[in-house]
Order: sequence, then structure tokens, then C-alpha cells
Amino acid sequence: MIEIDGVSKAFGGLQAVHNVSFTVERGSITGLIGPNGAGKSTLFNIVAGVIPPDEGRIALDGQDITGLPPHQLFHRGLVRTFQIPHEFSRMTVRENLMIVPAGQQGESLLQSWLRWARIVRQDREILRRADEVLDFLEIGHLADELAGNLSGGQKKLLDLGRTMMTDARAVLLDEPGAGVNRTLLGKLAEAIERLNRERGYTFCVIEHDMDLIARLCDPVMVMANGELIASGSMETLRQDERVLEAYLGSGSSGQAGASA
Ligand SMILES: Nc1ncnc2c1ncn2[C@@H]1O[C@H](COP(=O)(O)OP(=O)(O)OP(=O)(O)O)[C@@H](O)[C@H]1O
Repeated sequence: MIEIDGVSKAFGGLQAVHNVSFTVERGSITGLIGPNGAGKSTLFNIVAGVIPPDEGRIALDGQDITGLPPHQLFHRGLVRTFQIPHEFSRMTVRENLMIVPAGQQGESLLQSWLRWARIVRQDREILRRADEVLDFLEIGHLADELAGNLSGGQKKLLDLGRTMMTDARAVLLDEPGAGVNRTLLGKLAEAIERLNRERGYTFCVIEHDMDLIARLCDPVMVMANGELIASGSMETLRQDERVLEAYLGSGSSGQAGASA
């Protein structure tokens, strides 16, 4: 579904990503792990159209999408969670969901707000969809809460909910587990699994929490020093010398071998 082919990116003299190729298969939850500074976020930014690669090509369903800006990728069905504009803290959770279809047109904030005014007047369908998303994520009780009052984990659920307000079925998730407490983490993981299983979403997930990666992702891609050094199931990667060495060598807190 998403083919990453020979992608490289340097910042000045620093080779952040070097000749990385892999495919995120349709229907998979593909993990992307690696110690701090491995190049994961840079690669995500390239796939999501935030920065152009120096070399290489990205294809979505066989079509070249290299360098397309995020709002055009959105129309082709690819979104990155944190690219959906951050929640409006003084709007309710339901309103934050309803504004998503308006906020993804590559418009200015003012244009989005004008469109939003039209939506409030006209679009019952968007309201219905927002309520369906609230149900799916089991956060209906938060519908009228101001988004600014949500906990970190609840904001992550809202982020996922905003993804569901789009027609995108390929989603880049950037550290969904960061700052989320254990209870909500379970709920978030379950929502990701259900979106994948029941609704055919494909995910590519950057995450430092190896338990979460092991639960959700197969296959898992491992980057270190800008390069793809290994791939496979988390079970096999935990025994992989190259992976252990990359983590041990980096002194990173995200230990691949931990809690195996
Ligand atoms: N805009 C930038 N300008 C200069 N250097 C950058 C820029 N973005 C990233 N880098 C560098 O590129 C390398 C890869 O960074 P990147 O953020 O992609 O790694 P990462 O694997 O996502 O790390 P982390 O897990 O800590 O988020 C790092 O050495 C980083 O300092």
C-alpha cells in the first residue's frame, strides 16, 4: 500500500535517513522502531509530505506521491495523526470531531472557520458521523467536554477519532502511547486493533513502548543511524543481535529486548 523506495535525507552534513526501503502492506499494522535519532520521525515526515526526500520515492497504491503536501495526501487517503490540527481546547470534543472535514482542505484557519459555520447550519451528516466515532471509541460521555480539559490519553483517543472523521484508511501514528496511562493505553490499543480488523485501516506506527509494539505490530521495521537494519515480528527482533546492539549502543531508554 505504502511503498518507501530508496529514501534518503540529509540535514547539512548529517545523514538522517539513508537509502531506506520497505513496504507497509495493506491491512497491516506495521511498526517502526529504533533508538533516539534513528531517523524514524524524519522518514515519517517525508512519507507525510512535510519534508521532501533528497533521494527516493514514495508510492501509495502504486501511485507516486513523493513530495505531495499533506492536504493532497489526505485526499488520497493517507493521514498522519498529529497533522490533523491539534485540538481546539475551547471547543468541545464533539465539535473538534466535526471540524475535521473542514480543516483538511489546505485552507487557512479563517476559511476553515467560515466553512465550520456552514457545517453547523447544514451538515447533520457530520454530526451523525461524529457521534458514531464517539460511540466507537467509547468516549460518548466526553462529547460535551472542552477538549482542553482532556487527559493526555483522552487527547490521543480524540486524535484517533479525528482520523476517523476523514476517509483516510492509511494512517501514520506517531508515538500513540507517549504520555498515556496504562488504562487508556489498553483502550487506545484496542481501538487501533478494531479499526484495523473491522474497518480495514492500515497503520504505520512509531513507538518506543515495546510492549505496545509487540501487541499491535507485525511486521516491525527497525532503524538505526538512518538505516533500516532489520525487520520481522517483534518476537524474532528481540533475539536479533543487530537490533540489541543498536539499542545497547545508543543507551536509549526504549530497550528492544526489555520485557521480552
Ligand atoms: N530539521 C532538522 N534539522 C537538523 N537535523 C535534524 C532535523 N530533524 C532531525 N534531525 C536530526 O536527524 C537525526 C534523525 O532524527 P529523527 O528525529 O528522525 O530521529 P527519531 O528516530 O525520530 O528519534 P526520536 O525517537 O528521538 O524521535 C537526528 O540526529 C536529528 O537530530
